[in-house]
Amino acid sequence: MSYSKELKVAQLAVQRASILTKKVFHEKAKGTLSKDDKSPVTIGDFGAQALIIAAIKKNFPDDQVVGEEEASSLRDDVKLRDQIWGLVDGTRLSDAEAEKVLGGPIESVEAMLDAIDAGNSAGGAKGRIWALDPIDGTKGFLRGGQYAVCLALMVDGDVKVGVLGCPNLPIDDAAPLDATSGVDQTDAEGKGVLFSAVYGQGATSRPLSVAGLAKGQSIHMKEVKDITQATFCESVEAGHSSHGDQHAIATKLNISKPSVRMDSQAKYGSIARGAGDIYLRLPVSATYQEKIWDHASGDLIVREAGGEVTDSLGKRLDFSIGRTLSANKGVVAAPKAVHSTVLEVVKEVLSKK
Ligand SMILES: Nc1ncnc2c1ncn2[C@@H]1O[C@H](COP(=O)(O)OS(=O)(=O)O)[C@@H](OP(=O)(O)O)[C@H]1O
Ligand SMILES: [Mg+2]
Repeated sequence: MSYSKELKVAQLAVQRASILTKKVFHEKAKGTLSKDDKSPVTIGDFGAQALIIAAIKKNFPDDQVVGEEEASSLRDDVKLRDQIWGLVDGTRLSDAEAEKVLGGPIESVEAMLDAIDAGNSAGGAKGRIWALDPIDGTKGFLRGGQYAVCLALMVDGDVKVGVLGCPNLPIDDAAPLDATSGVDQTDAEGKGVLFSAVYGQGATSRPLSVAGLAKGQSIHMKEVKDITQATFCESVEAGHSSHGDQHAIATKLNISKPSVRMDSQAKYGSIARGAGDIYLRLPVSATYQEKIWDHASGDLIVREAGGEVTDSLGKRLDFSIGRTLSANKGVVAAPKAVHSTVLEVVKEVLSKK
């Protein structure tokens, strides 16, 4: 299977949804950043999920979708619903041909709610199932830092197509990582990148703002000649992965550079294009199960760029079980040649806890 139509639809759908999230940020989040207002995330999440699922259903009506959101709360909240509808209805790709590929705009408020609700698949090992995170890295989104619009197609439990829209990452694959995290990136020039991968066909990046279907350029993980010089990425949120364990692992590997903290699957994209080397995500909670939509696109993009992605025990991430990665604990992503070295140290550090 070449999955060329799936790739095209996924790229354009992510592109269109990314435009919506940027609008939400500028209309809503920018003014509320200092307050603890989560409404921009709600609006952006629902709106982006509606736009993406509508495009999937118009092109592949029999496919299922595992989406993070469901619309029941929206059906009773007319004000919020209309606010979201205004954004969804007003967000088109500038390229009319590309918009046609997506099946055009959503027809009505009801169709929008139905599209959101169609993200209710339980996942599993059979058939064609899309995993969707409309705004991954919600904290990053609110901070004006890194977030990602994530869409992946799984066939019989294996990821075959993965797309990540990262509106606040630099377009330039060679841009240094440390300049991209932390502060407000939203109005900076040269930002917005779309990562894609198809199983067996490699990984690419291209500007997120490019109209239509420009071909991307190939991306590859950087060769790590000396692991002590490697750059590792981790979550900003200490509640999402263990900064302490990750620091201990880096120390044991004699890595001297400080970690690069970044929200969302932008971490996977960043190491896939060689801007960083290693992504460590070690569990803080013994009971938390990672969600498939937080990893499916990134897992494929890194592997297609020459990387290896496993959990902290060395098992491949298993997307075939349901909505969560219930058979895995943590994530260790690194270039193939050094992955086993990193994994050994991960196991050593975790065994001493
Ligand atoms: N306890 C715990 N452990 C591990 N992971 C968790 C946990 N709680 C939440 N999450 C998920 O982490 C997703 C984002 O991870 P990041 O590392 O990018 O952090 S951040 O949320 O962007 O700050 C985040 O995705 P979003 O909700 O889309 O931001 C969550 O699904
Ligand atoms: Mg997420």
